[in-house]
Amino acid sequence: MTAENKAFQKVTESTATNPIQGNPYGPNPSDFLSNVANFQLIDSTLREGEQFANSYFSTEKKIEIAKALDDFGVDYIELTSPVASEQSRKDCEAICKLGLKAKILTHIRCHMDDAKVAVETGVDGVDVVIGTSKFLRQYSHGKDMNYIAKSAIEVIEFVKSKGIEIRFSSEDSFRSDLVDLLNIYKTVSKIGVNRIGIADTVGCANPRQVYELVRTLKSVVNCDIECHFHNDTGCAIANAYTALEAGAKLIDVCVLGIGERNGIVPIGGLMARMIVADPDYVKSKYKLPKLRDLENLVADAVEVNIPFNNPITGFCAFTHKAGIHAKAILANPSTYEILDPHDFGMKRYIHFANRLTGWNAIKSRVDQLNLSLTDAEVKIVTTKIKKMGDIRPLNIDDVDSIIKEYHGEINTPTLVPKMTKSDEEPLDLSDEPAAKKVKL
Ligand SMILES: CC(=O)SCCNC(=O)CCNC(=O)[C@H](O)C(C)(C)COP(=O)(O)OP(=O)(O)OC[C@H]1O[C@@H](n2cnc3c(N)ncnc32)[C@H](O)[C@@H]1OP(=O)(O)O
Ligand SMILES: O=C(O)CCC(=O)C(=O)O
Ligand SMILES: [Zn+2]
Repeated sequence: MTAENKAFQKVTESTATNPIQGNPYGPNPSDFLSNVANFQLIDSTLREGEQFANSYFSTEKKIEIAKALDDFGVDYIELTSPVASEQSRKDCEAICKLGLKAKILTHIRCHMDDAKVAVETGVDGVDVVIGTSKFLRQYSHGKDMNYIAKSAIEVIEFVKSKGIEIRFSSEDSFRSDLVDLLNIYKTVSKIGVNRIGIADTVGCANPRQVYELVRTLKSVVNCDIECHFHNDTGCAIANAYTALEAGAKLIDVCVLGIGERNGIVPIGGLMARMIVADPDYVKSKYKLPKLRDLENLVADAVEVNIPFNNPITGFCAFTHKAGIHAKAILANPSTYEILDPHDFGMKRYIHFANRLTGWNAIKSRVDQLNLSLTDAEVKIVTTKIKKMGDIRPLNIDDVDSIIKEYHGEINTPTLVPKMTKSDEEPLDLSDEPAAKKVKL
């Protein structure tokens, strides 16, 4: 159900300007390594996103999603390992042949068997990963840090010999020993990689830990840093932003944040965060009005609804309800909005059909209906609306009827008696059609 057919009034006025001079949400000058104004996106909807419980992408759907991501402007598209299945390998080859602007990556284990298949698919780069935490070293692959370093060097040298990009990442970085991490990253940086990656595989990290780890790594590697944040504890977007502040350059994202368990950084949520920090960079690089279609495409493919509270595209992300908010929004949308819906091809709404409404919102509706009421009259009709809103949820027709009826009463005094005390009694709602009742 769209916001349009709910009890909302579209706010057409958006002429007021933000009174704040400068941008207090921009990159902090003390973060001299910050990439907040110079970040890149690695979209992993077709890799991490395929690990989401509901995902099944046919070849055609993968191609449609890859094209939509490319059109949106992501810098890289990461695909499932070609050793996952025969069709995964063929799909990888097919997407490489599309000639997209985005670079195509595939994601493999740190193993020559995987690397040999990956480099034959036509990808622009290979993302190599291996677990470095004690949990994964003991229970996943069973290898020690010496073995990891040896196999990393072998795989990296091999991929580089094919003339394509290489990234080396430690899975479960935030539960790995710092000395182990620094050693392995120094080693791979020395032999030369395009990027190193750190991964909060279980979503345990908080922004301060992210800042510290990225800053520490910046001092030991001479390549770009990519970050991958899971959202188990709700910190994925905040961690991504903090990583960029600390000097990471690339963030792994998925459409709607889909991925293993409850997923990773959502592309839409990160766009919301980043446009506040650097509107010019974000608007010039990414086609933000395409976000809604991109999300709908993936939501349909994996059979989920867009969450009601999704940043930007959630159905009420730009809907203002309480009377105090509505009054200020009508005067200047910046009072209660940090994002401008128009940047994303969206609209803002005032939800005035409820008992929390105020006379300013109702006056605006009266004006929209081209009716003429004094402020005192609008206040009377607002009281009537609130009374009805005490009885049941309202919709836009309810409010319009109350306004029109009242307008009729005061403008045709000979036909309709003026308001009497009995008009203040709760209105009879028994004949209200059920279909008009709207629940938020
Ligand atoms: C945190 C992440 O999301 S990492 C990316 C996860 N992606 C995937 O798993 C892709 C889809 N996976 C698959 O299709 C399969 O798991 C395959 C083809 C990769 C491997 O399948 P199988 O050989 O049947 O092994 P299985 O999945 O049971 O176990 C994983 C194997 O990879 C090994 N392994 C795990 N991580 C790594 C790594 N980073 N580097 C090298 N080997 C690894 C394990 O030791 C294990 O091998 P073993 O059984 O010989 O000890
Ligand atoms: O390759 C990476 O950096 C991340 C792998 C992954 O999906 C994870 O660790 O959660
Ligand atoms: Zn992941």
